[in-house]
Amino acid sequence: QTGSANTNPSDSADDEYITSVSIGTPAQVLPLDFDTGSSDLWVFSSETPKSSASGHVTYSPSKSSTAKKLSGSTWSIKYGDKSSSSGDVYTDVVTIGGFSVKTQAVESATKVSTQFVQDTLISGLVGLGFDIGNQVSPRPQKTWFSNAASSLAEPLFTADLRHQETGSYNFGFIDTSLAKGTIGYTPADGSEGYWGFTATGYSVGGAKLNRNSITGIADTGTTLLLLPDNIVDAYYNNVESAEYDDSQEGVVFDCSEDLPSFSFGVGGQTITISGDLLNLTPIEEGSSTCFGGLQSSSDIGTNIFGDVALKAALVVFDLGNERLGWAQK
Ligand SMILES: CC(C)C[C@H](NC(=O)C[C@H](O)[C@H](CC1CCCCC1)NC(=O)CC[C@H](O)[C@H](Cc1ccccc1)NC(=O)OC(C)(C)C)C(=O)O
Repeated sequence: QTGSANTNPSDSADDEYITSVSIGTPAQVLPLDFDTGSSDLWVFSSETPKSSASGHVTYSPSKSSTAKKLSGSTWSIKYGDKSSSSGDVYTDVVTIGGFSVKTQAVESATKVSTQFVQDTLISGLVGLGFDIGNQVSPRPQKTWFSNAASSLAEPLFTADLRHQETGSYNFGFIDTSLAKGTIGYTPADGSEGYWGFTATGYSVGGAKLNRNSITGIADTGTTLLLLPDNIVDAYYNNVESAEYDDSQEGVVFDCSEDLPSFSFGVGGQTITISGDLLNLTPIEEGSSTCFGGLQSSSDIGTNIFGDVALKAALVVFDLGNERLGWAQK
């Protein structure tokens, strides 16, 4: 069995990617953010304070004949961008791209931080990280993909995120026609809950790859490519108008500049992110100053290959073989 779901950028900056998910009987369809950087499936619900839930599509367990309260279980989660949510837990049928998991832990939010209240484009997250990262207590729950894996044709999923166009999450199969290049595989380290891996080197503007390895995570839930300062500096030294903007908390530059590409080696392949993918967006509507897709990871402590990097590739999250595959798009 397999599943295939379309995913769409949330806005003109490709800040997030939104995928429709069906929960319960009859199906309640919610727009959710698939996040390989976390491991909880949680939603705005009938239990979310009305003032917080306004403008959001919500899940009502009481309207689902297959919903069951997981009594005594609670969850609480804090993300890298300091947003947070918490609540209690139900189990219900969850269908993604035509594939159903019958008894999926659906974490219902009784509290959500302001970032989530304001982001009315999404009604929650589908964590696609490793189960060890799940935040339900007293008994941690499995992710939707972990529950699905044993019934899928192959225990893997692929992410095909695109700039300002529809992409896909495919479960149980690899559609190699989505990529131009060969898939290069490298071991994945799931010990922290993330999809950790090591890139073997990098280069700016199409130069030969160096041999400076970069260890980081492949994270569909992070917008940016976040790398060490020395790499960020090496890149922006090629961008004449680049400067650090304190208010934007990142490097900005003239939108008219032609940005160099950025390449990294992984699994014997080279993934090249084109310059235009590295210009994320004007700092505000109509501004001629643009915000960089590549920013520093120094205050996080982890390098994050977020959506800016993932958009350049077809990425295979292969749980069965504990490996990540990357192919140039
Ligand atoms: C709880 C742990 C087990 C896992 C947890 N994982 C993470 O924090 C990484 C994870 O991928 C989280 C998942 C995101 C949380 C916030 C909502 C959207 C998903 N990523 C993050 O926490 C990183 C934050 C994202 O990069 C935001 C996403 C965003 C975009 C638009 C509007 C709101 C929020 N982008 C964002 O801020 O984009 C700008 C800079 C262009 C404005 C952790 O490491 O602590």
